[in-house]
Amino acid sequence: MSARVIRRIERPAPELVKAAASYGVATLHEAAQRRGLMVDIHPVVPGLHACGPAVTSLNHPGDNLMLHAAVEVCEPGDVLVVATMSRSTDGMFGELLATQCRAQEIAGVILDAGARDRRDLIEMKFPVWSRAISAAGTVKATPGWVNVPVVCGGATVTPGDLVVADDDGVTVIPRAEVAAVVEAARLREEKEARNRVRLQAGELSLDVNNLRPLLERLGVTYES
Ligand SMILES: O=C([O-])CC(=O)C(=O)O
Ligand SMILES: [Mg+2]
Repeated sequence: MSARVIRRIERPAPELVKAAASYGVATLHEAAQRRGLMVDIHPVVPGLHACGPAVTSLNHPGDNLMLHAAVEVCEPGDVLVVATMSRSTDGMFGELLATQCRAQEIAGVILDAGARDRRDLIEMKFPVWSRAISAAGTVKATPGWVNVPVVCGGATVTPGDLVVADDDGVTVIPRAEVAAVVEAARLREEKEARNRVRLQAGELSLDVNNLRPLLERLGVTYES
């Protein structure tokens, strides 16, 4: 498929996005049976959370032209996922793009590349996650794609998948699985709440998680 911008994508139902937003990345990643976690993508600004449908941008390394093109097709609440065709850590996103993204009400930006202007991004409290921090500039010269499936942090992101990011990292949930993953996350948090009460009361995780029989089965012996 030649270089192009695809404007129309299917998104998860807004109620599902809202429901998923009440859970952290660790819970949702576990609830998805440990799939979808991006590797080596970290928060640029700590303490923030983003949850929204993915708009994807596939860029030539060292060139952020298609990132600029992708901002136009984002709707309020979307998460912009920026991939490159080969490995790159150049600072292709900074304070000016963040200013534009905030005005467009984009929920967050995930870069399999570098971000820069970190001090400004922190002051703005703009939610951005990246592989690197780098002052290295990028050009705007090479055609690419907006809203095609991409690989970001080792995870496949199809436009309209749900992307969730917080201090623990970034995970992606396929659009068709969001309802099931949200329900699994709810059950998981209920179980954790029950366990938390027992741990606060002084019980050990060995008992709460029924690990003693496992230790025995695995042949672990105790020495006094
Ligand atoms: O201009 C760029 O290419 C990236 C940047 O520093 C900004 O968005 O402020
Ligand atoms: Mg800048």
